[in-house]
Formats: sequence, structure tokens, C-alpha cells
Amino acid sequence: MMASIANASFASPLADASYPGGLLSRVYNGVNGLGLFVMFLLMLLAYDQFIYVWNKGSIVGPAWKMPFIGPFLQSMNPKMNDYKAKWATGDLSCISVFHKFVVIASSRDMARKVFNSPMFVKPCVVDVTHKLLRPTNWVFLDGKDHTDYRKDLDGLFTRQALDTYLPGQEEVYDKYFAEFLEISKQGDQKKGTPFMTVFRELMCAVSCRTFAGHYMSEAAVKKVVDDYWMITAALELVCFPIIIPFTKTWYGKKAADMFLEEFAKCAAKSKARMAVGGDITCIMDAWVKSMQDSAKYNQKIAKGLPVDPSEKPTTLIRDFSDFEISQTIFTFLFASQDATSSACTWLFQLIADRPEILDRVRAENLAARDGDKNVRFNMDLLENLPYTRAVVKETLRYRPPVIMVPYVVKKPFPVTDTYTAPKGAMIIPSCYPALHDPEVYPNPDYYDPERWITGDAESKSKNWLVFGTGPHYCIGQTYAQMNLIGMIGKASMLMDWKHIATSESEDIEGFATIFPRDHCPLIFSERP
Ligand code: HEM
Repeated sequence: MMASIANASFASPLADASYPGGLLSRVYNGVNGLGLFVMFLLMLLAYDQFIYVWNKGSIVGPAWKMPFIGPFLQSMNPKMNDYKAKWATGDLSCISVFHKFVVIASSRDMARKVFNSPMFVKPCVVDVTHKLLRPTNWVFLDGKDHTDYRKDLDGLFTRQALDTYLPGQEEVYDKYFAEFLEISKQGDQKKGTPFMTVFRELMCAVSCRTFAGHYMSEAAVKKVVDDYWMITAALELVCFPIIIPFTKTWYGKKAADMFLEEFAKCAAKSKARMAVGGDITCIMDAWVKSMQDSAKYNQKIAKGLPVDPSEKPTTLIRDFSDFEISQTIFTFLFASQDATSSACTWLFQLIADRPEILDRVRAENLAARDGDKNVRFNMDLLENLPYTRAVVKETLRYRPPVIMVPYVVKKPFPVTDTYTAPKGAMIIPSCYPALHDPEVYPNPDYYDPERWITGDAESKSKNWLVFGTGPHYCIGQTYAQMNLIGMIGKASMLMDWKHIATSESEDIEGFATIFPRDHCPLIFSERP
């Protein structure tokens, strides 16, 4: 047996015959194909370990890396406790998965440093995102180009603009709350119905109405709501460089193409309607109106016509094509969908588990509506609900929808005096630890809206990393919070709901955005 292995060789006798007695031949004879392969593998292994240790430098991390793959298998099914354990190892720590070196910035100050270092880092997205959103999308811009593009979008999220989107949002809530009641009536009366997927659909429908108004038919909204899961499913960390038919990325790309086409049609319709003096009903309208006002003003100036200073738009913006508008609206949907769905799910679950909090939310909302539960949304109403706002803020602190944000290092980044992150590394500022820092939010694992009313949570803005910070901070943060305040206030007016807690209700599932592992079983009932 031993002999047969020793004699086994992949070398062809013919090939060998052409190098009689030469040095190469002797080496080749001594080291057969398998040997060469093993040697090559060992060299690769040593190289992989060396690069890991070199990149790790002075920061915390495993002394060596699991050959080649690193902790890839754990990353397939991440557990919150694993993240917490990693964050606890140090302000900066590292891992290496396959060839990717990853630096984790855990403490508030390290996370803020990464968010605020656009010279050295930029947001990192999984490869397939470029295919779905298209490489020309504004979110992939960097530096000044990014800042300039964003400035033109700021006007879409002012208080005045947000006010005009409220009727569209409320319409969606009316429709979905009726559906919640129906689902609960039909569902299991003991175990409840897991509502996470329904909440995802609700958030998608609210987004479509807020972003594209009634330019999108009910059928088109339904199609986007039904197909959005294909986008989420396509977002795999590792994917083939080309799209293979009938794979998740292929379906995701098809859904993305459909969304882009639909949003571009809506932009064209908005341009036509706004040109004849239509009211603003959605984000697209606000954008188109601002474009058209800027164009009118610029034309007058170009023609040398007299212009009253009051005619000058607050922000002068350029013209955007239907497709540019469509791409941008798609980024709003893309950036908001998982995060708002997570926040919505936790909000319903957390206050169902604490009836005294729901009672206070209800009392506050009824008083703000002068006792008429059917009063419609307006900004004054939503801004005068301090307790409901505290409940939303505490939910976002206690269960931050985005626990970390991956960035990529553009050039060697001196994160501290003793550590420079290498170019090409992924660097992940974490939001969760800053939001659970016991010195800033006492008893951080206790859900306590009161800390925003009588406590000092409001003043701890440096730790408030729910929406990131720096040049890429969330553009939709005010809108997102107003939307959640409106939603939960209205729900409290119209419905009761019971959470059927399971052993997995407090377990956290997810990567980047988080959900209760049991998907939130609830039973809704109508209030008299
Ligand atoms: C509770 C809901 C939300 C949470 C927790 C959230 C959180 C975040 C976070 C953590 C970032 C990364 C910030 C950074 O890198 O500094 C971000 C970026 C972004 N968010 Fe949100 N977000 C939410 C809702 C929304 C909504 C409703 C919209 C759209 C209207 C939106 C649009 C965006 C966009 C476009 C970016 C990228 C901005 C840029 O790169 O300049 N988000 N969000």
C-alpha cells in the first residue's frame, strides 16, 4: 500500500523523457504533482496568514485566521451575542473573511471617526448593488460630487415638504390597518400571525406613495410591494460577477429594472402635471417643482428680464432626467425599506408588551386630536406628541434598525496614532454600542421612553448614531421618525393589539438590520 502511494505520479513518462538528467527533471522527479500542489497550498496558506497578521497590526483580533475562509461560516448565520462579544473586545478589532480584511470600530468615538473621515473612507456596498441601482447612481458618488448632488435633494425633506406628503401616507395606513384586522380575524387566535412580512409590505407601500404619489397605480404599488423581496434576496455578500439566468440576482435585477421603469414613468407624469400648476403631493412633485422654478428663474435672468428677489427659489437646482429621478427614488426605497420595516416591527412588539406605554400613547394622541380619533395627520399634530416621539426614539435606541454600516478604506487610514487601516479593507462603524453605552444611557438594556422626557437622553447627541453621521448621514431621518410617530399614534387610535410572545421574541435575527427571530406574532382588534 505504502509503495503504491510512493510510486504514484502525475508526471507523464513522455514529458519526463525530453529532459534527461537535467536539474529541472530531477526536481520534477523528486516532487510530484501532488507534492507541488501541497507546496503551493502551504505557500498560499502562509501568505494568507502573514497578510492577516500584517494588516491586524496593533489592534485586537484572533491570533491567526481560519485558513482562507476565516469566520465565513459564522457570518452566514450571525448572532447578536457574537456581535456583542466582538464589540466588547476593543474599540478597534478585526477579522478576515476570505481575502477581505475587516476592521470593526466599536466605540462611539471610533465609529464617529470613521463616519467623519470621507477623505479616507466611503460607504461599501455588496457588488450586486451596482447592478441593481445601476453604476451611474448618485449614491455611489464620492466627495464633492456626492455633496453637491445631495444638496439638491435636501429640499425634499424640509418640514414644509414633509407636510405635503402626509395625506398619501395616511391613505396607506387606512388601507393596511383594515388589512391587519382582517388578517388577525382569519389567523390563529392563540398563536397570532407573524406580522413582520406584512409590516415590510406596509412600509414599501408607504414609501411608494410618499415618493411617487398617485402617479403609481394601485396595481403598480402592489407589484413593487410583492416583488421587493427579490431585491432583498439578491443582496448576497458573495455573488458571481455575471448575472446567471434564474438565480436570485437575475430575479433581483429584473425587479429592479421594473421599478426603475415604473419610477421613470411617474417622473414624466409628475413633470407634465407640475408644469400646469399641480399641487405637491409627493417627493417627486416637490423635486420637479423645484426644478421647474429654478429653470424659470434662470431663463428670466438669461434673458435679462427684471426679477423680484422674492422670485428666487431657496435653492437653485439643475434639471434632472426622468431616469435620474427614477434612480434616486429607487435609492430612497432601497435605503429605507429594511430599516423602516425593522423599526415598525419592534415598535408594535415593544409597546404591545408594555400596555401602560400604549395607554399613554393613546391618551396623548386622543388629546392632541381634541378627542376625535379620526382627525387626519398634519405636521403640527405630529410635532406635538412628545411622549409618542419618546417612544419612537427609545425604540430606535433600544433596537437600532441598522446596527453597523460597512465602509471601505480608499487610502491608508490612520485611525489612531498606532493603527493605520490598509487600503481596500472594509471598516465598519458600529451604531449599537454607542446606543447601549451604560454611562450615557443608564440601564441601557431597559426599554424606557421616559429617558427622553425626564431623563437627559436628548442631550446625548454624540451617541445618537441611529442614522449615522458625517457626509452620508441618513437623508430621510426626519421623515422616517415623523412617519413612525404618525403610524403608531394612528394605530393606537383605531386598534388594540396583543403580542403573543415566544421564546424567540427578544432574540435578534439579521445582518445589518434586525428583526425579532419569531417575526412578531400579533393579534389586532378594532377599537370601538
Ligand atoms: C428608521 C429608519 C431609518 C434608519 C434607521 C436609517 C439609517 C440609515 C443609516 C445608518 C445610514 C448610513 C449613514 C452613514 O453612513 O452615515 C443611512 C443612509 C441613508 N438613508 Fe436612511 N435610515 C432610515 C430611513 C430612511 C428613509 C425613510 C430614507 C429615504 C427617504 C432613507 C434614505 C437614506 C439614504 C439615501 C442614505 C444614504 C445617504 C448618502 O449616502 O448620502 N433612510 N440611513
